[in-house]
Amino acid sequence: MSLVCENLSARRGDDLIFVNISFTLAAGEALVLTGRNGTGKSTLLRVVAGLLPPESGRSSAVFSDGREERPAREVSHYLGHRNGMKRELTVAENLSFWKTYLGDMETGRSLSVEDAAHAVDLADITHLPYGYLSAGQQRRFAMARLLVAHRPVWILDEPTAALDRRADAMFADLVSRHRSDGGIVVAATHHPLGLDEARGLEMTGFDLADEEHAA
Ligand SMILES: Nc1ncnc2c1ncn2[C@@H]1O[C@H](COP(=O)(O)OP(=O)(O)OP(=O)(O)O)[C@@H](O)[C@H]1O
Repeated sequence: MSLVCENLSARRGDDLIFVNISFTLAAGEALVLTGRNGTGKSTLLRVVAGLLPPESGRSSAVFSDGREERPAREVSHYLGHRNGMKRELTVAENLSFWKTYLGDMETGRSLSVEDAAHAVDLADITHLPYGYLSAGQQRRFAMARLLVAHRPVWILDEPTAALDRRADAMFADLVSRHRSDGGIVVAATHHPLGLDEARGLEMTGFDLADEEHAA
């Protein structure tokens, strides 16, 4: 499977944030977005994940076995700034919810809740309410969400914020394993994150002069 993004442009409010961004990532490839604050990295990730409609362009999963192309959002996990967990539910209840709600794209490729908790080194606290955990522990379990329902594309927005060095290395290992298993990663991050030999895309923002030029 490949992730194909073509001529993506996005607007926030009245402002164009970027125009005509295109890239294709094959199985195992990764793209790291860089650029100053406010240049549109999070916006691009949200567009690819299907959480914001693009002004133009498409992002799709293209299969080599003749299956019909699908919107990228259907094959993607999105890990943004928020963890997507309910504070009142236990960790196990949160992960079970996501496992059931998202389902598995390719049967047998996801981990059980217990194994996912083990993979993020926190197997012994899944009985606690999520809200009791430290910021770093909460973030680790947000990462475990990526493991309980298989999706070939991981879209990651500063995924290691609030993590200590050891957790950084743990997540880098999960990302490397995902890629060697044929997974694709698109990330905005300042950390190495298992993204060796990743391609880079520098976001530069978009000013009025560009807009007049594009018009
Ligand atoms: N909901 C919104 N409505 C209007 N403008 C927005 C909205 N969200 C973001 N923006 C603007 O869009 C631009 C791009 O924001 P975005 O969060 O994508 O940048 P970023 O490169 O991810 O920044 P950072 O490095 O600080 O995380 C910024 O100028 C921001 O102010």
